[in-house]
Amino acid sequence: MVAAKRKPTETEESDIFAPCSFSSLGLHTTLCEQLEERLGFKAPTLVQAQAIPVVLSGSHVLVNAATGTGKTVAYLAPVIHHLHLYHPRIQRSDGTFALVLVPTRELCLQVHEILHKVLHRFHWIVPGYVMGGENRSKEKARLRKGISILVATPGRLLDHLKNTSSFVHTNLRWIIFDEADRILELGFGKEIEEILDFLGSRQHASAAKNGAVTSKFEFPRQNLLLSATLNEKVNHLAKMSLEKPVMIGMPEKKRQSIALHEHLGSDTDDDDTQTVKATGSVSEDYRLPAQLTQKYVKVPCNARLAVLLSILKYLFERESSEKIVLFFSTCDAVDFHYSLLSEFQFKPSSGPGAELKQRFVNCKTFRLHGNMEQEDRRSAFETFKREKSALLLSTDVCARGLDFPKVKCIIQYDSPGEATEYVHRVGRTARLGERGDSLLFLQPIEMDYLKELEKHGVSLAEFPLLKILDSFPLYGHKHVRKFVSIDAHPWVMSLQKALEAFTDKPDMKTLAKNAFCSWVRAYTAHRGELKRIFMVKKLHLGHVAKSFALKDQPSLVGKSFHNQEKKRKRGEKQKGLSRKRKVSRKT
Ligand SMILES: Nc1ncnc2c1ncn2[C@@H]1O[C@H](COP(=O)(O)OP(=O)(O)OP(=O)(O)O)[C@@H](O)[C@H]1O
Repeated sequence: MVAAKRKPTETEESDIFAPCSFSSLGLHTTLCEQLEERLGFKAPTLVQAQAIPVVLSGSHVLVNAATGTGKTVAYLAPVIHHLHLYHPRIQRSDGTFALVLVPTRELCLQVHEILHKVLHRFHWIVPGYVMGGENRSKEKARLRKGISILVATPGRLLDHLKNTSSFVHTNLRWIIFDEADRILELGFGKEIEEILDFLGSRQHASAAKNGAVTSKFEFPRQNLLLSATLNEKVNHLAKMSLEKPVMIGMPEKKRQSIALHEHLGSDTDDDDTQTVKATGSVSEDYRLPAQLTQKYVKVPCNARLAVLLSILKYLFERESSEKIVLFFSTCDAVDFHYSLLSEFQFKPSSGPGAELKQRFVNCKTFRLHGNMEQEDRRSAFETFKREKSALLLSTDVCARGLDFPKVKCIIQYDSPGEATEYVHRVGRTARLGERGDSLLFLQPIEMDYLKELEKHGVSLAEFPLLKILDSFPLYGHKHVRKFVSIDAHPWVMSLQKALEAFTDKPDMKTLAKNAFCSWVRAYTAHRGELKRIFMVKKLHLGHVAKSFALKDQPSLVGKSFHNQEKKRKRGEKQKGLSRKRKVSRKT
């Protein structure tokens, strides 16, 4: 990966920011001042310049723009503008006017924090959030007092719609789906339909059901859908919830392919949406930031762990401040690698400093996944945000929408599956014109995944792994070129030995075994085309065990896997849950 300069160049600036001011888009001066004072936003990004006037006009909108291009303020600013102009002023007793639906708790907190800042001078517009993991009664109390702009995860929102009678939503004017496709992928489709029914916002709903009918404010409902990637499910949600939407940031081909024209009679030839070019589009399907450097590294399964640790060590020693997000497929894998990285020390067998034990990868390490306690999740999220140099181990719970400042590199140690997930994961770096690097780990048997990405116009260069492995000192040994494969590299072999010795302790071994089992299970969960690339049958389970620093025979570990698998299936049958839902929600 190249050493990256972080400031956008002047030419890049013009690819990110629009040559106009926020006030020229129609936003009230006080709001523009708040955007500058509280958030430091002097000029709108291109997507904001496209979307703000359209949202202000009252149209339903579908926004498809690259990650990190400023979609959040594109929808929040027009909503605040309108609420600020209501006369007489809105009151808490009027309840909720705008609802922002997001897929994860962290995104919920992030959007709420932005709202909190921008609303500083508009004290009568009250922001709030409800989400899974929080105290229901406290949320009920807040809803009773009144929340003007409510950010929510779907499950908890539905819960309050059904059970909190003091939740006033008769004046609801906006429903916004941020990361719409992810909300649906997480299996919240049914909840969304119920929510739309509850709020009378489903297309073709009977007039009597429509919330606007009982509203004391005479404004029609306006719904917005936003994501960096779209899919069939979003198309379905768009049909269900949007009326004649204006589509922003979508090339003509895509507009046709999602077939919204005919079904929804969309205003796709809108001049505004045509004239401003979308940021950093490199593919006809997915929009990736143009300043992102994407690499892959081909590693045999049994050398994966040693190679990962070597690359991390190299990156953290190379730069004084390095901020990296490392993605895994399961919560157990995050826990195992987190403990390993936090505790593993490596003592070269001879040479200077042999007597000094030190952490192998010397950096602040955090973890974030869906099985953690809410308070730990919140603290990891907040602290990693503030750190200048740190490593975050995460599942896909971090892949969407989260805006960690100054992340320089994304490592996808476990492959993401769908190409959309690849796009969102790498989107945690290279935000708003900053440079960023990404690295995807692939096993030799998985190399066809590159073709899958290429289908979406995403191409990756090879990472110079050997150069990095050769750079580590091997006291008493010479780097000889005799080995045929990475797993036989002398540095990798000595590191692997040390890792296996470290994992031989009972607590580490349990973590490793759990991680192994859930990793294999996640591997079997790939679907469609991807099943052909990620084939469990092709895996050498002994080598997979090595990648968790396990010396055990695969049959031993395999047995516990089968037991776990049986238990899981039994549990699912009892709960009547579909397999897909179970796998996808556990991130
Ligand atoms: N007009 C602006 N001027 C300066 N910075 C901005 C502006 N708009 C947004 N930003 C910053 O750009 C970053 C990305 O914004 P945001 O998180 O809204 O992007 P996004 O398009 O929603 O990304 P994702 O698709 O990953 O959710 C944030 O750090 C935000 O503070």
